[in-house]
Amino acid sequence: MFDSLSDKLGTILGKLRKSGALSEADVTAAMREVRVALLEADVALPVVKSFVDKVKNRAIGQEVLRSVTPGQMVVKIVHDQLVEMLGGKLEDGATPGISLAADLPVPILMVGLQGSGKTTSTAKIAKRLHEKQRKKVLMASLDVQRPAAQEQLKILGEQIGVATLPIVPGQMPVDIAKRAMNAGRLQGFDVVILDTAGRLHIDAALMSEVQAVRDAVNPHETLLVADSLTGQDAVNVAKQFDEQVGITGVVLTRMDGDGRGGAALSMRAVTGKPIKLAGVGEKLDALEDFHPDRVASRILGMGDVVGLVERAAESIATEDAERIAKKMKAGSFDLDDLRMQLKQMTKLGGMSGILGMLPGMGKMQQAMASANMDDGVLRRQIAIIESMTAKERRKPDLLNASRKRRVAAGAGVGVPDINRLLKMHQQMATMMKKMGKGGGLLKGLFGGGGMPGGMGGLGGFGGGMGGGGLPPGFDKFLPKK
Ligand SMILES: Nc1nc2c(ncn2[C@@H]2O[C@H](COP(=O)(O)OP(=O)(O)OP(=O)(O)O)[C@@H](O)[C@H]2O)c(=O)[nH]1
Repeated sequence: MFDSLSDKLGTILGKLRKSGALSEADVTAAMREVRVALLEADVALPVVKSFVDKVKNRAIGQEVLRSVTPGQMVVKIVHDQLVEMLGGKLEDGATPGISLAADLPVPILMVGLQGSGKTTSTAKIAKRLHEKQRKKVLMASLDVQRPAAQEQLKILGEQIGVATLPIVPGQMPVDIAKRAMNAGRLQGFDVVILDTAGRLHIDAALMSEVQAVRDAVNPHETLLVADSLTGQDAVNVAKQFDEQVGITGVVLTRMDGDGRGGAALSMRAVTGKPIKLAGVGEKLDALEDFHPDRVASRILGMGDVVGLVERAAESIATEDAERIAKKMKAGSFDLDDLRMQLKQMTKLGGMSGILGMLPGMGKMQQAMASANMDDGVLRRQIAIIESMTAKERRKPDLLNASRKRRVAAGAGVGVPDINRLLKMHQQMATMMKKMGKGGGLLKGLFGGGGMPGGMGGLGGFGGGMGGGGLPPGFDKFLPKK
C-alpha cells in the first residue's frame, strides 16, 4: 500500500530535513516535488492542488521559521495535511468503522459495482460483527441478476457461522429486503446486512433498484464498496452513488494490491464521505478499520514525529519543567534532577524509542547500537543514582572511593560507570547554568515549559541530534569502548 508514494515523500522531505534552515524557496521547491509524487500516485488533481496549497500556507510563515528544526515542522505539517486528506482525525472517543447506533435490527445496505468485492465485504463485516462484537447478524442477498449470487452468500454465511435469509426463488429485491427486515425483527437479530446486485457500469436501472431498496428499509449505513485498484474510477463511482443514493461511507477493497493509493487519498476530499473500512485480502478476516492518522504515518514512513510530540506532552509534567528551569537558573541541578530526567526519557521510549520516532535517525540508532548504547544504559544510570543516599544525590562530592564501590555493587555496575555518570552530571550542570537564563536545549528537551506542546523542545532535540550527533553532554552517556 502506498509504496512508491511513501518512498518519494521520504526522499523529498529527507532533503528538507538535512538543511539547517529553510527558506520559502526550499519549501516551494519541495512542494513542487510533492505535487508530482501525489499526481503519480493517481491522486485527483484538485485534491493535489489543495493539499500543496495548504501545506505551503502553513509551512511558510512564522510557525516554521521560528522553529528550531524547520524540516521537522514541515514533516509534521505534511503529516497533518495527509490525515486531513484521508478523512481527518477522529474525535475523542469516536471509533472508525461502522455505526450501529440505531434501533434493532440495524439495516446496513451494501452497494457498488459488480466485482468490487461487495459480497466478500458483506461476509467480512458480518464475521467481524459476529465474532468481535457478539452481534446476531442476518445477511441477505438482493442480487437476482446473477443466479449464483444468493447461493454464494449462503455458502459464505455457513463458513463464518452467520445466518442468511432463506432463498425464495423469483422474489424481487425490494421484497427480499422487506422480508429480511421482518425476519430480523421477529427473530431478534441485531444487524441485517443487505447485499445488493452489482452492475458493470452505473446505469439508471441499477440506481433505481438501489433507491427503491433504500426507501423500503431506510438503512442506517449505506456502504459503497469500491475497488481501490481502479483508482480515480473508484472515486467517481463513489461520487455518483452518493449523489443518487446517498452513502454513509466507503469500503475500499483490494488495498493489499494497491501500490499507488490514489483512490484512498482522493476519496474523502472528492466525495466528502469517509473510508470506513479497508479490504486487505481475499480471506474473510482481511478487513481493517481505516484510521486516517495511522495511514498517514504509514505513508510518510519516516517515524511517528506526531506520536513523539504527543507522548512527550503527556509524560512531561509542566511543574517538573518549571522546577527544573528554576534549578537551572540557580545552578543547583543535582542527581535527583538528573534521575527524574532520565526517567522521563525512558517514558518517551528510551533513546532508541526517541530516535526511532525522529525521522532520519535510523543511522544514529545503528551507531548507538554498535556503541552498546541501548535503553538499558538509561536504566543503569537510574539504578546507579538510586543506589546512592539522598545526601549523596544532593551532594555527589560526598562519594568517596569506598562509597563508589558500594554504590557500584548496589547498581550492578563498575566504579568507572559511576565516574562517568558523575562527570556527565557535572558537565550537564555547568551547561545548564550557562543556558539557564535563556532556556535552551535541555529546558526545551525535558520541559517544554512555555513552548507550545513541547514542540520547540523536541525540535531542539531533533536539531541537536541531526546537526552533528548527540546534543552537548549526551555523548557522555556512551560507554567508552
Ligand atoms: N486481494 C483482495 N481480493 C478481494 C478483496 N475483496 C474482495 N476480493 C476478491 O474479489 C473477488 C470479487 O469479490 P466479490 O465479493 O465476489 O465481488 P462482488 O462485488 O460481490 O461481485 P458481484 O456479486 O458480481 O457484484 C473475489 O475473488 C474476492 O475474493 C480484497 O480486499 N483484497
